[in-house]
Amino acid sequence: MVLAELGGSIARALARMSNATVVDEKVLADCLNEICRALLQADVRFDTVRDVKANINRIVNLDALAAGTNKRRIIQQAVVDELRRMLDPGKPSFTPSKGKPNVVMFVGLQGSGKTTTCTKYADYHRRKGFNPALVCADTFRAGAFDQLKQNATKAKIPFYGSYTESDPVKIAVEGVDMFMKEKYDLIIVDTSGRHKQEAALFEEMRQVSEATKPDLVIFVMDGSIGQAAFDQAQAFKQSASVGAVIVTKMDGHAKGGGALSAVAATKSPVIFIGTGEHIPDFEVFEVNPFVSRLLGMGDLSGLVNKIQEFMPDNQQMQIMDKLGEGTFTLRLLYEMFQNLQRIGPLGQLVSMIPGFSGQFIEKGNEKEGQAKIKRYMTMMDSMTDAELDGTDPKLMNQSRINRIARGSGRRVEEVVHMLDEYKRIAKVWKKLPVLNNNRRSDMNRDIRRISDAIPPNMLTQLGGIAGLQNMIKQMGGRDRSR
Ligand SMILES: Nc1nc2c(ncn2[C@@H]2O[C@H](COP(=O)(O)OP(=O)(O)OP(=O)(O)O)[C@@H](O)[C@H]2O)c(=O)[nH]1
Repeated sequence: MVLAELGGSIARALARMSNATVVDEKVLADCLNEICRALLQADVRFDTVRDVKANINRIVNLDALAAGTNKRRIIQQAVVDELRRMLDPGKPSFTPSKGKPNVVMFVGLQGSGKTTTCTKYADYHRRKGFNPALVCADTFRAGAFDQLKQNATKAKIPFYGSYTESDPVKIAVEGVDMFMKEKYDLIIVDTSGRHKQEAALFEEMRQVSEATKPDLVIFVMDGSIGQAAFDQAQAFKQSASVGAVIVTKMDGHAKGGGALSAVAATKSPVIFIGTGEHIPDFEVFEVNPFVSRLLGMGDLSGLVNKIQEFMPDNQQMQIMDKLGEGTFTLRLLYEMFQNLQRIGPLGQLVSMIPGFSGQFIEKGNEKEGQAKIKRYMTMMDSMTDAELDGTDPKLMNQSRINRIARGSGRRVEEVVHMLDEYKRIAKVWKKLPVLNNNRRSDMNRDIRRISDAIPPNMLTQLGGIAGLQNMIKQMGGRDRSR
């Protein structure tokens, strides 16, 4: 079962429980059994699943709950908390800081995705303002340097390596020294892998580590091994002072849930997950937002980070304002789709929007997801302003739905389905806190928003931005954040 499916199954089990007229022991037991089945299918260890179930049962003692308590909410919260606990090793990892040289060494078995991940890690930090460089100390696999060179060139990241030198320690030291002198602040050392855990691999790792004195050793592990992750992570942790783990190949893999929970059980912090072969297929792993996204509850802070990473400055404010508005209209959904298409990778971003789960656009099915968004947008193109901006659920009557279907060339059922999806998402948004810290609600911003919204000829008639400013001042411009 892929992770998006796992999230979908758990969310469905919770929804079914929420829709029951009375929440009694049977409803709770059915809900928990469904959740446990989904976890087992995602290859989570039996012991872990059993503990999750026992803990939820302990927290949610229906008999002891006072009359009038919201049992549904207590059950939902207990499930979310248990999923978080299952994935949380409770230990933060070292994070590189700017303004000083940071050396990070990557270790892992052959084929785990180590070399690809080094480049993803470098690229991620460059977007955060670091100056990264790559050193290829993998002398075991012929072609390793070529691969790193290719990846680094594609990502435009400086690299160091040798076709002739066979001593990985010598290359690692030369590369680190060179980049230190050149004032790079994040020096990433890629080391050799082996087909299996063996003494020679661990000895080489130890030597490279001793010579380069890394601030952090990252163990890269293939997520498709599922529960076996526990033993592998444990072995690497004991043999090299591994400070963090990156789990790769989490894209649509059946065993991803098992790998993540198994690594967490070794008390090693997972810091990123790899979700595809390409450089942007890389996500920060933080337990709370991850669980929220898994269950379709979104990850607003992750979304805001992505917007800041990928979107030009002059467009950031506009989308942040919209996100902070609180009322989720169809127009907002439309604009979000428009903006997200520009800043991709779409699957990752969509799941950060509250109300969407990873199933909306599944990894590997981006084309289908894109087509779905396009279909939604075509239907919305056939709506009137009142429909796009409306908040009255009764507005969308049958004749309007028929008209939208005719106008967009889609079937009536498709329009109904899209509106149902929208209502579901809007319901989630209603419960969200407003993004106050991202709202710089001053008069200038209000002015910009109004000037964006009115037709250009009207703005000219008002005397441009200055005229608009004057007019608002006369009307007593307000600051909505106070
Ligand atoms: N689907 C998917 N493939 C990945 C991911 N990360 C890496 N890969 C692929 O996995 C394969 C192995 O990756 P490498 O980076 O060569 O692995 P490595 O661990 O450096 O291998 P050695 O250098 O031999 O030790 C390549 O085909 C990568 O494109 C991921 O997150 N998802």
